[in-house]
Amino acid sequence: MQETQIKVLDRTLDQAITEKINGKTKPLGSLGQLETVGAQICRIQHTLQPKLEEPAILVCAGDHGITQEGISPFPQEVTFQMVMNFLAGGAAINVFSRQHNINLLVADTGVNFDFESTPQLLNKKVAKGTRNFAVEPAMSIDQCKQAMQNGADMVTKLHQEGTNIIGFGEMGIGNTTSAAALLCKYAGVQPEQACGAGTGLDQKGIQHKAEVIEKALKLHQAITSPLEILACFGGFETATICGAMLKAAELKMIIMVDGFIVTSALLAAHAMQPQILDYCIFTHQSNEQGHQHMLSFLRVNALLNIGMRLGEGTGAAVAYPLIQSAVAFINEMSSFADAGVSNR
Ligand SMILES: Cc1cc2ncn([C@H]3O[C@H](COP(=O)(O)O)[C@@H](O)[C@H]3O)c2cc1C
Ligand SMILES: O=C(O)c1cccnc1
Repeated sequence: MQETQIKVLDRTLDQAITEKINGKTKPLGSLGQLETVGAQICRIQHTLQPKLEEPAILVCAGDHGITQEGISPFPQEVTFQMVMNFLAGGAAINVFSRQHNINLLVADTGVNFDFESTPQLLNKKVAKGTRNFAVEPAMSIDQCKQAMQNGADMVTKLHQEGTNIIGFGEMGIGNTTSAAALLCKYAGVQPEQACGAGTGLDQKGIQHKAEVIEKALKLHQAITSPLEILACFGGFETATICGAMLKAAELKMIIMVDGFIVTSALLAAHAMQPQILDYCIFTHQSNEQGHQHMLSFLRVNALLNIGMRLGEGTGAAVAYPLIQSAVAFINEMSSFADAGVSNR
C-alpha cells in the first residue's frame, strides 16, 4: 500500500461559509445538520459553490474464517449468492442506488467462490476468505496491504472519471463479528458492548459471539499497531474499504460512511490518519448496538437514525438526497439581501 497523505482541511474560507449560510432567508441554524454538512462540503472543496459529481457507491464483498465459530445465523454461501443478487440488480443497494442515480460498483475482495469473469464485477480477490481469527490472524500483513492498495486503486479510477462523492458498502457473512473485534481493539470497548444481533442472533447467540471475541482478543493481545489490528481481525472487504477511504480523503473526495461494518473500516483508517474525519459524512446510525459506540468514540453524529441494520451501503444511499439538499440550499437559496426579506 502506497503511503497516503491526507491534508488537514484549509479553514481560511470558514468565515465566508458561515456568512453565506447565515445570510440565507431562514432563522439562524434552522436547517440543522444540513447546515453542518453543507459547510463541511464547502470546506472540503474549498469553495462557496459546492458541487456533487458522479456519486458512487462501491460495495466490497469478502468471506470470513470466523464463521467457523458459529457466529452468524446465515451460512457463508450467502456472501456469493448476494454478490450474484447485486449483479442481477435485485438487492436493496441496487434499488436505492437506482432511485438516486448513484453509480453502483461491486468488487470481489475475497469471496470464497469462483465467479465467472464479467466486467460488472471488479476482481480484487486477495484470497478465498480470511482465516479464522479465533485461531490465527485473519490475514497476513501483505494481504492486508494488498487489499488496501486495491481499494485505493478503485477510488483513484473513480476520481479520474469525475466522482467527487463516494460511499462504501460491504457484504460478508460473519463481518459483524470482525467489526465488533475491531471496535474493541481500536476504541477499547468491551465485547458485550461491541456485539449485537448482526443478521439476527438471539440473546444466547450474541453471548457466544462476545465470548468468541473475548478469547480472540486474549490470544492476540500483543497486537497493537493499527495495520496489524486490521490484518488480525478485519476482513478483505474491510481492509479494501479502509485503503479506499484513505485514498478518497487524500483526493479530497466526500466520503459517505454507512453503518457498523463500514465504520469499523473507518476506525482503522482513523487510527492510521485521524484527519480523515474531516472528509466523512456519517449517513446513518445503525441499529447494530456497537455502532453507537463507534460514533461516540469518533465524536460524530449521524444524519439518520431510522432503525436500519443492513449494510451494503444502504444507509449512504438513502441519505444521499439529504446531502444533495445541503448543497442545493447553499447554491440556490436566496439571501435576505437578494430577496428583500427583513433580517433581525
Ligand atoms: C440476505 C442477506 C443480505 C445482506 N446484506 C447485507 N447483509 C449484512 O449481514 C452480514 C453480516 O451479518 P452477520 O455478521 O450476522 O453475518 C453482512 O454480509 C452484511 O453486509 C446481509 C445479510 C443477509 C443474510
Ligand atoms: O450496520 C451495518 O453495517 C450492519 C448491521 C448488521 C448487519 N450487517 C451490517
